[in-house]
Amino acid sequence: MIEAVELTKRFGDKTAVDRVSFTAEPGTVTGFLGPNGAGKSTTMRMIMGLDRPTGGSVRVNGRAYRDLGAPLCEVGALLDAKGMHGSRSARAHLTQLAVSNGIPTKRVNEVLEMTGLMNVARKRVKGFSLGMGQRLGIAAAMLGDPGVLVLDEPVNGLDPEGVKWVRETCRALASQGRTVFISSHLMSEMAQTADQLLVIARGRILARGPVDEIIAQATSDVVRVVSPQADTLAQALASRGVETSSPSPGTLTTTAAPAHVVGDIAAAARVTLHELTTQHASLEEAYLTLTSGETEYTTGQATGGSAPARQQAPATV
Ligand SMILES: Nc1ncnc2c1ncn2[C@@H]1O[C@H](COP(=O)(O)OP(=O)(O)OP(=O)(O)O)[C@@H](O)[C@H]1O
Repeated sequence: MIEAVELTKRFGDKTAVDRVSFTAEPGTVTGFLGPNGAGKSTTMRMIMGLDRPTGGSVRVNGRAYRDLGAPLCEVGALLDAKGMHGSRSARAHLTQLAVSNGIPTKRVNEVLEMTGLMNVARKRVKGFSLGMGQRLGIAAAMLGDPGVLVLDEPVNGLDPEGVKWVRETCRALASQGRTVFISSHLMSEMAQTADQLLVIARGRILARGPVDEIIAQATSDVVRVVSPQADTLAQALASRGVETSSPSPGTLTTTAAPAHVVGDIAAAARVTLHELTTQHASLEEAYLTLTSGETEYTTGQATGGSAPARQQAPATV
């Protein structure tokens, strides 16, 4: 597992990571979400021993990275897919990495197979597309068959098939009992991939927990009701303390009561309903609520900007 306790990193007077504590557990995909400059990459670099904490600590399987006997066999990372060069083939790159880390070279074929790169194994890495580079980065992370994986924006720039592949790979790795720690900007993707979320902004953890709890904590479900007697219904609801809005004639919305309560009040008032639906918030909406005003870089409209349209169907989480 990964355990961070009061983890802090300052660059001069800039605090990039500010007393961050969390645990990423085996068998779980933990999604690490936050706006640009939130401190995600710096946190991941400290996990991998590439940046030294200014304060606090982070341990992988109970030890600091520098104290791991065979680091690649305990924790694999995709931190910068462009970090590999260039004139070597994918196979040569992985073989060199295996040899220098005491990993049997037969493992190279296994990770090439696993990441779908076998057909391009002889191709030079500099000719790789972004998606192939990301796959090669994940192959390198998997080389030591580690129990812990740290993936920084692994779906960046991938086409839908590549995104789906990363999602399924993360789920499969977690189901094998591995700890998967993954950052991403793609909310809908994280909602489908992660079991647990950590939301970070300006170096601090804003929220943590299962995806559906984060959505429930940061947002309210909206009940939408359509009725030919909307005015009568609005009065009946108001008399029971349920305030409504009317976005269009014949339609009412409320966050003050769940759908079954609205339905019961309508029945008691003998009001005909043509529609009664609960509109669930998305993770994107929860994320925008949580990080409103917390982004370091904005265009002037993105910060706390308009929430995305609600999904009528229950959110897939
Ligand atoms: N080597 C460095 N020297 C100075 N400041 C740095 C350094 N590395 C990161 N920072 C600053 O620390 C803050 C956190 O950066 P970090 O790259 O960890 O954020 P991030 O959440 O990964 O962002 P992004 O999603 O844009 O990659 C930013 O303000 C960044 O400018």
